[in-house]
Amino acid sequence: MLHLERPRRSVLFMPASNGRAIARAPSLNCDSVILDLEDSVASEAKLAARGAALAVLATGELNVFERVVRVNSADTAWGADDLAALRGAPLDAVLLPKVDGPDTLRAARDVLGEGPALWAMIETCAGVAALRSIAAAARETGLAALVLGPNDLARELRCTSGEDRAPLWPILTEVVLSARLAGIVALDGVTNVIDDAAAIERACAQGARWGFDGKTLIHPAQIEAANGAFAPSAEAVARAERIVAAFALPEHEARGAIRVEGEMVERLHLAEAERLIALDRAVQSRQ
Ligand SMILES: CC(C)(COP(=O)(O)OP(=O)(O)OC[C@H]1O[C@@H](n2cnc3c(N)ncnc32)[C@H](O)[C@@H]1OP(=O)(O)O)[C@@H](O)C(=O)NCCC(=O)NCCSC(=O)C[C@H](O)C(=O)O
Ligand SMILES: [Mg+2]
Repeated sequence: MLHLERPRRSVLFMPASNGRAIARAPSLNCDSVILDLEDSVASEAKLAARGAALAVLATGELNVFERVVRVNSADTAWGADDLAALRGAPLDAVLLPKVDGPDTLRAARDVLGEGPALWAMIETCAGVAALRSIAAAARETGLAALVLGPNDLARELRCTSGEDRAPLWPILTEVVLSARLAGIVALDGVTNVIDDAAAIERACAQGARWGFDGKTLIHPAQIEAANGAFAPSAEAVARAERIVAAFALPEHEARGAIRVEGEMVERLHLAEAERLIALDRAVQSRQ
């Protein structure tokens, strides 16, 4: 399954216009990088940022990461040219902002041709309303991930998200649910806090609890918290291994439910245990 192929615990945005941030990237311990051409880049820097993104991709310096570029949306002056410039570029995925429906994915696929996966930002009211149809177009369009955009969403909803993000809870669930239905990845949105390590840890833990596969980040100071929260703990892996071992016993071969350490465990728990072990192996090999 796609989310087992590689960990996406920490997915770091960097403005493609920020040469110092990009130069720092190879020393960072995140799983994926997103070179941003959209909201973190001022209008007058858009063309230079596009050129800088293509140039650093061509060097191969970012090949240790999953490489993603976030383009401007199709209704801006830059969106169409961003996509055209990325056709054939050495990258893993193109992140489309403000996806409102599956037609946005189809149009991007037409321009990009075969090649990079598509990732879709869910950050508009229309996008939330169309989530199921966006996810349902995953196979047809090569959509591989849904990415929450909490800043744009809060603005459109006119809600005050707050640290617990209570107004967004139904949407967090809906994003994860839609991703699971389509068998694709769900990435939590950014947390804007940079200097409060405890708050960053709480935000990462909340995203992991909600079922997201990883989190998008805006600063290197957020990477370790995300790597910790979205990887299975040593304790969870050890228990998963005990569940696998218990089901492997000859006397349990024909059993659907068994007792492990005083609890009922069914084959659905075995499947989850195997997923955790595979994710742990992927994380270990990444490290
Ligand atoms: C948020 C920042 C503007 C903060 O910048 P600054 O105060 O200058 O950072 P520091 O001084 O703490 O930087 C220390 C060094 O770390 C490097 N750095 C900083 N950020 C990054 C990064 N993202 N990737 C790589 N390296 C980074 C600095 O260059 C410093 O190193 P050096 O230069 O060698 O001294 C800034 O962190 C930033 O721009 N972050 C990314 C912003 C971004 O990409 N935003 C777009 C994605 S979020 C979004 O769009 C939300 C979504 O769409 C929604 O709707 O919710
Ligand atoms: Mg946004």
